[in-house]
Amino acid sequence: MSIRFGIRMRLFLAAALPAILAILVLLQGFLTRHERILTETLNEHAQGMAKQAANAAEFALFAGSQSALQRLADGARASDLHAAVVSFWTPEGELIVASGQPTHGRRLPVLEPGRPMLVNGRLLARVPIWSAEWTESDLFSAAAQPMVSSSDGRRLLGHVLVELELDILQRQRGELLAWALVATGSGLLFAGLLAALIAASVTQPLGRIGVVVSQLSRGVLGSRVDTRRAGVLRPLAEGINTMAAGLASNEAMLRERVAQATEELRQQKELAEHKARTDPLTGLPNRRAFTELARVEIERAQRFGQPLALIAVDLDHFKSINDNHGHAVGDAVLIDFAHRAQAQLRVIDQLARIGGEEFIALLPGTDAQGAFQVAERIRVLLEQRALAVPGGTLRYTSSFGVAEIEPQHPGLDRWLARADAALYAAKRKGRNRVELAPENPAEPSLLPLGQSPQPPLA
Ligand SMILES: Nc1nc2c(ncn2[C@@H]2O[C@H](COP(=O)(O)OP(=O)(O)OP(=O)(O)O)[C@@H](O)[C@H]2O)c(=O)[nH]1
Repeated sequence: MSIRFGIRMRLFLAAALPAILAILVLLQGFLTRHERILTETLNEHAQGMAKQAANAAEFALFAGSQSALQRLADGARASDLHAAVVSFWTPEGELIVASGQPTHGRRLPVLEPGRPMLVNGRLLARVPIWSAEWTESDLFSAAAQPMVSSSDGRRLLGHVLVELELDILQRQRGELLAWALVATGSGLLFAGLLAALIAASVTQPLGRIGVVVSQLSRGVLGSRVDTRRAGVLRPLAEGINTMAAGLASNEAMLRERVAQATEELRQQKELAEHKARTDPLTGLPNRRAFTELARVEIERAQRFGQPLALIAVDLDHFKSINDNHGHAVGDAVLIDFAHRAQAQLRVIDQLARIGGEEFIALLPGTDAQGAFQVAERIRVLLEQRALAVPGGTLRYTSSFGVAEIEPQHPGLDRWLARADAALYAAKRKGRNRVELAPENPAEPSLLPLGQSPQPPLA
């Protein structure tokens, strides 16, 4: 089973573990050293006490005064709080007197002189007692052969054994342990707090940076990290802010470009639509645009019960104008017609060029008679006014076919066919005329617009 730690816990452990280990090692070292010093101090204390008693007991032993030895033992024991037993022994190791209950009963324990030992919770120190001044070498030779005289003739009078209760050691140990535990606990607590602070100093700014980065990724490009609260991650926060500013400015630039491109596309589309619906020579709506306009006007007329008429126009002998004066003059004639006819129409009327020299005028709210008058007005105007062309002037005429929409047959094709029929009637009757389509023709010639048969020339 694998345990996954978050970044906060990892940082905490990274900061806390070395500190905890250091504290524990220091504690171990401190306890060991203190224990050693305490033991050495007690050893010296026991050794010193035994030596003092040995010096004091030399005469009493020499004199063989048991009572004096007893007083000495009692006195020595009473003078030290921790002395449990002070006892004197013969050179052969037999107990002479004891103040307190010796640990080993009546047998002198085998101890290395000068080296106290821990026995049954007591610290035992034995010192030999010589008849005269003794030296350190005497002390050791007596330990090796306790019942013999020393080389310089001094005589071993006996031994003193001091037993110290180790409650002081235990108590001090307890106190030390308690103190060490408090110190260690405080140290660990402090190390933990410090590690938590270190972890928080990284994870909190990281959290704030994470929020901003997630907002940036959702497109909130105005989002910024508060660098004053970024702590140790301030350089990272500043970097992210710089990046966000760059993204925001790039996005603004991109938006501007997209808006520009969209506007250009819209204009191009508008232009394309305009071109698709406009005759480039005269600027008038073309056949396609006319068809749409006519359908709308048919709907409107039907809905409001208003009359609607159209005038189909075809310039007379236009081919000969082209042939005699050239194509440019022919174009000028077409443009001139557009201007003149337009000038005779209302604003709501629509003039369209639907073929070479074919035009249609759509007249909403106008009946057949009204349209006839308009057509006649245009016809007369063309007939009367000459057009200035290179090298002189030119007169041209036009034929007109007028038809009003039939409420009972509102179809565009049928309506156009009726107007065409009237137009070609005008052609047949000699051109430069306006003809009205019959109101209810039994069989209207339903030829599509622009495909009418050539009327015979008069
Ligand atoms: N200059 C010019 N001529 C055009 C244009 N479109 C068509 N035409 C010409 O217009 C002429 C039409 O000739 P026709 O259809 O015979 O008609 P018309 O000569 O007017 O004869 P009628 O209609 O019977 O009086 C053709 O010669 C076409 O080439 C144009 O945009 N400019």
